[in-house]
Amino acid sequence: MLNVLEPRHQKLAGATTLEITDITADVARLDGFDRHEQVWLGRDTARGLTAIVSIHTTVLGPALGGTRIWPHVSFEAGVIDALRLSRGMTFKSAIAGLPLGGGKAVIIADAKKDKTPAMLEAYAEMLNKLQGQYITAEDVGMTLADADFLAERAPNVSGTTKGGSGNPSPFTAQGTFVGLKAALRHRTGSDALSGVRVGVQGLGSVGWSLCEKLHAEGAVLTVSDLDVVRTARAAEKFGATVVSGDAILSADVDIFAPCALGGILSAETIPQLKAGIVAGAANNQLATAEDGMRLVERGILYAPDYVINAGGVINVAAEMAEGGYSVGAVSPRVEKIADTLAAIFQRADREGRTTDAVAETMAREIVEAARK
Ligand SMILES: NC(=O)c1ccc[n+]([C@@H]2O[C@H](COP(=O)([O-])OP(=O)(O)OC[C@H]3O[C@@H](n4cnc5c(N)ncnc54)[C@H](O)[C@@H]3O)[C@@H](O)[C@H]2O)c1
Repeated sequence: MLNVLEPRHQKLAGATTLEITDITADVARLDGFDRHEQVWLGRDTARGLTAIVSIHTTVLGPALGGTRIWPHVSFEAGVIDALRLSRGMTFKSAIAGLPLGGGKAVIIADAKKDKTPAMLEAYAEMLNKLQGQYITAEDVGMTLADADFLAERAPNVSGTTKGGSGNPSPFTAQGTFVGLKAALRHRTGSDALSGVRVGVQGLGSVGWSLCEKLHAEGAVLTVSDLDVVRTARAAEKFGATVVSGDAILSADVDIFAPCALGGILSAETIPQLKAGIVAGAANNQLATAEDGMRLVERGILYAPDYVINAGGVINVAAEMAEGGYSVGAVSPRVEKIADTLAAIFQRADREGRTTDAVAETMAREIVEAARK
């Protein structure tokens, strides 16, 4: 467990006002560390804040990535999450062709119980003190209203409703839809969806919108969600077959679209899949790096998550365009996700590598070229 970090964490436990510490050197030995430029710890016990801001790279531009509010079991688990997520943002933005680096913040707290105006105020103070090194946005546990609240108090808050790009989900769904079709085209030579059977796990903001698009083009849907109201609506609106729990994994479908949880593709779940393609919006779908190879061994084409789900960050990045945000500029860029995925699929075939390994190589090539 945490030897180097814990004492500092403990020392700060008595703080009544915000203290910010550069913990980059301390976290360098942790799993997930990848030459991160800077990692900050912000702690304010009185206002209930323990926040880690992780800046992976600023080579391509300012480090952008959402703030996740999550009750991690330990401080170390929170740091590792921030390290991995910020590295993922570097890859996501690089491969989407955006002039942005990778950053991410994790607030260790239960968003339902612990998120208070005082805590968000302390966090806004931390963002102020970082003087624009990090641009934040929504993530799990952080709502649009929270982003608006922060934006009133701190610079570099993107994705707000007031003058910002607002809800990213429709663009994430659009990118997932065109990416799913690119995978189908690569596999079958056609991207016609009529009669194609798609299993969608998770009918939230992205999954629902994806279902609408799939249904409009004649796909046959099987869906699952913990929320029975949503599944009932999907059955009514899309004629979807509803399955419960893990049954979505073994559903008799051509394409599986995970739009709920991370870590869904593992040694345990991959053998259950009947789909020949996995193309969905969920973040961090592979439980481990080996799971990319497990998919290949089963003949399953995988659309790397951070490539196919980049629609949201493409939308946020449009806020930084000269002349400000324009919604009309976003869709054509999101559509390009299809070309990017096609290039990844072709290179993976050519080089006999997994699609996720090729995507990472391509992202690192873009960053290294800019570094030089
Ligand atoms: N919203 C975006 O713009 C965006 C961008 C990039 C990635 N993502 C990722 O896409 C996924 C979906 O995002 P969202 O914004 O639609 O989230 P959301 O919270 O709106 O929806 C998630 C849905 O999944 C359901 N769910 C949770 N656990 C489930 C389970 N075990 N089985 C079936 N359903 C389950 C929930 O009930 C909910 O309806 C997440 O992994 C998110 O990180 C979202």
